[in-house]
Amino acid sequence: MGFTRRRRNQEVALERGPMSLFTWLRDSFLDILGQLGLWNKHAKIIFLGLDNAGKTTLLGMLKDDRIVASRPTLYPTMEEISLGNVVFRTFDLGGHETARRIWRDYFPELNGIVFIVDAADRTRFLEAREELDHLLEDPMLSGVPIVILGNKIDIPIAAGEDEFRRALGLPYHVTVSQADLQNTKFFAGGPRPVQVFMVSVLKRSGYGEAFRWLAALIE
Ligand SMILES: Nc1nc2c(ncn2[C@@H]2O[C@H](COP(=O)(O)OP(=O)(O)OP(=O)(O)O)[C@@H](O)[C@H]2O)c(=O)[nH]1
Repeated sequence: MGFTRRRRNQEVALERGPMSLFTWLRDSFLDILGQLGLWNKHAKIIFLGLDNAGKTTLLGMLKDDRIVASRPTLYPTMEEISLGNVVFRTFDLGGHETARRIWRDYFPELNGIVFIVDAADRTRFLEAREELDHLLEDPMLSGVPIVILGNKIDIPIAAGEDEFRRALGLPYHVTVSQADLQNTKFFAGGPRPVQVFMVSVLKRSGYGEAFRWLAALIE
């Protein structure tokens, strides 16, 4: 549902009173989660990436104007929103040892990681790759699906998918397509659930597909 239509529905709900407002809030949650393929899921998903990658912008795109992202005072580098039964949290990586310790605390109950990289900033590809390698090597994460977003492809100089995959060390054969997920053999000891999506969070392009890929792996 577009922003304008959602805003109009919000105004109608406010005019009609509390029950109508409740219905609008519920439908609005379901609408956003439906677009992401997550409407019937219980999940904890974290957004990781270097500073400036686009994590906060993505979180902002997922909430609508009525949902406020919270910044727990104990964890100033973390933001979170809850939509229905799905919690999204963001954490910065790179040079923030404290942040790394904090997000590691969430590993045991985690259903998915969205790792965001600025595809237009080649100067930080190596740093991003090192952080990603830490995640891929972590035994606690071996079963956790990882979505890698090559963000900011609206910027003309941004890397294309081939270059991006090479820079991050993610050739096509080590990642898992949506078609692979339909194949039951995948779940019986198949390849690691990792996939790359080239997106522009700012233009709202590409990340819906990425979340639907992730949702297919969450019960
Ligand atoms: N061109 C373009 N800019 C984007 C896109 N996504 C985010 N940005 C911009 O990139 C900058 C950083 O975005 P944030 O969402 O603050 O990045 P972050 O990962 O949360 O970074 P920190 O808050 O530093 O941890 C902002 O100026 C955004 O507007 C995109 O898809 N395209």
